[in-house]
Amino acid sequence: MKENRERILKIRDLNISFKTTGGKVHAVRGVNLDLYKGETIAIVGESGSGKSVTTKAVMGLLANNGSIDSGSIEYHWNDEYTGEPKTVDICQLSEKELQSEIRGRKIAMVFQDPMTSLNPTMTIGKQIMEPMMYHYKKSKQEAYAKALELLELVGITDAKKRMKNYPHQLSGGMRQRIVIAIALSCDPYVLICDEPTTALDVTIQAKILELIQDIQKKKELSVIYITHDLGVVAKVADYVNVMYAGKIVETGTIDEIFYDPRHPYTWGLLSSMPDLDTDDDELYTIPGTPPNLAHEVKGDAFAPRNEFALNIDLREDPPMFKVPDSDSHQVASWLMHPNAPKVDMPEALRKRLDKMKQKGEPNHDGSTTHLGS
Ligand SMILES: Nc1ncnc2c1ncn2[C@@H]1O[C@H](COP(=O)(O)OP(=O)(O)OP(=O)(O)O)[C@@H](O)[C@H]1O
Repeated sequence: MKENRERILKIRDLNISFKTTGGKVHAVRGVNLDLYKGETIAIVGESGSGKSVTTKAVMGLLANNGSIDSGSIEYHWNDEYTGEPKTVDICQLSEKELQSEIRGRKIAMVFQDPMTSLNPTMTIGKQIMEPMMYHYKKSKQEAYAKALELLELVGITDAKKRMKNYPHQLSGGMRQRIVIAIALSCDPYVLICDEPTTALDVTIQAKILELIQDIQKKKELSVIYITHDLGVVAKVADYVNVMYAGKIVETGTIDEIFYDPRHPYTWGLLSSMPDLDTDDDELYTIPGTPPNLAHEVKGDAFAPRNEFALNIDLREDPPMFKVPDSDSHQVASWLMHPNAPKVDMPEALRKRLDKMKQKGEPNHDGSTTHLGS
C-alpha cells in the first residue's frame, strides 16, 4: 500500500431506496467505500446488486423516485487558490450546486453505450466544447483548442476533421474515445466508468482500458470501474469491492480478492469468470437468484444461495470482519467469525487461482510481473 494516500471520496453507511408500485426497493444498504487520489477501485457484482445506483448517487444523479435515506458521500479536495483542504457532503448539495460544482467538473462519468451519452444531432466538436464553455466559461477559441488537445489525448488522429463529424460517422471504439474526451474536458479528479467496454469488441476493449490507464497516470485521476467482468477488474483495479444485494460483502486489494477471496459469493463470481483455458460449457454459475429488495432482507441476503450458510445467516446480517494481518481486506460473512467452522474455498477454484497466480494474472498494470512482487 502506498504511503501518504490522499482520500478523495469517503462514502459511509449509504442507504438508498426507490419508491415503486411494488413497494419500496432498498437498493443500497449501508455501503462504505473509499477512493484515494490516483488509485482505481472496482465495484463488481451481478446485475441489480447496486453498483450503478451507488455511483449515480456520487454524481447526484438518482432517478426521481429514488432517495438517499441516510449516510454520507464526502468529497475532499484542496482549494484551487489557497490550497486549503475542503470537504463537502454530496448528499447535502442542491441540484444547482451539484451541477455547478460536482458533476463533470470534479467527478465525471463514462457510460457503457457511447450512443446514449452522445447527442446524435450535434457535431463531436460542439459536444466536447460545450461543457468547457458552460463550466469554465471558456471562450469558443479556448474550448476549440482544448478539444483538439483532448482528441489527441484519447488517440484520435485527424482531430480537426473529426470535430466536424457526427457520432454515427464514427466506429464504436472511436465514439467511446469521444465520450472519454468529453468526460475529461473539465479536468475532473474522479472518473466513474460504468461498464465502459461492454459494448465493444475484445481488441477495442483492451485499447480503451489501456487508454483510461494512460490518462489516469498522466492526470493522477482516481477511477471507479463498475463491471460484471472480473477480467476487466484484473487488468485495471488496485482495490476491489464485491457487492451483493445492495451491500459490499468483500473488499480488498486486487491480490487479496483474486488470490485469497473469503466470501462464498466472491468464490462464486471468480468460479464463473471465463478465462482462456475454460471451455464455456464448464463454467460455473451461482445457483439461485438475488433477493427481491422490495422485501425486507432477514439475515445474510446471500444465505439462500450459499452452500456454506450457517444457522445464524438466516437470522442476522453479518458485520464486516477484518481479515487478520491485513489493513485492507474485510468480509461480511459469518464464516469469518472466530467461532465459525473452518470452510475452505472449493478445490476447483483454488486450482484455478493458483494457475492464474503462476501466469502472473491478474495483470492490472499491463506488466508481466507477478503480483505481490
Ligand atoms: N429508478 C429505479 N426505480 C426502482 N428501482 C430501481 C431504480 N433504479 C435502480 N433500481 C433498483 O436498484 C437495484 C440496484 O440497481 P443497479 O442498477 O444499481 O444495479 P447494478 O448492480 O448496477 O446492475 P447492472 O449491472 O445491471 O447495471 C436493482 O434492484 C434495481 O432494480
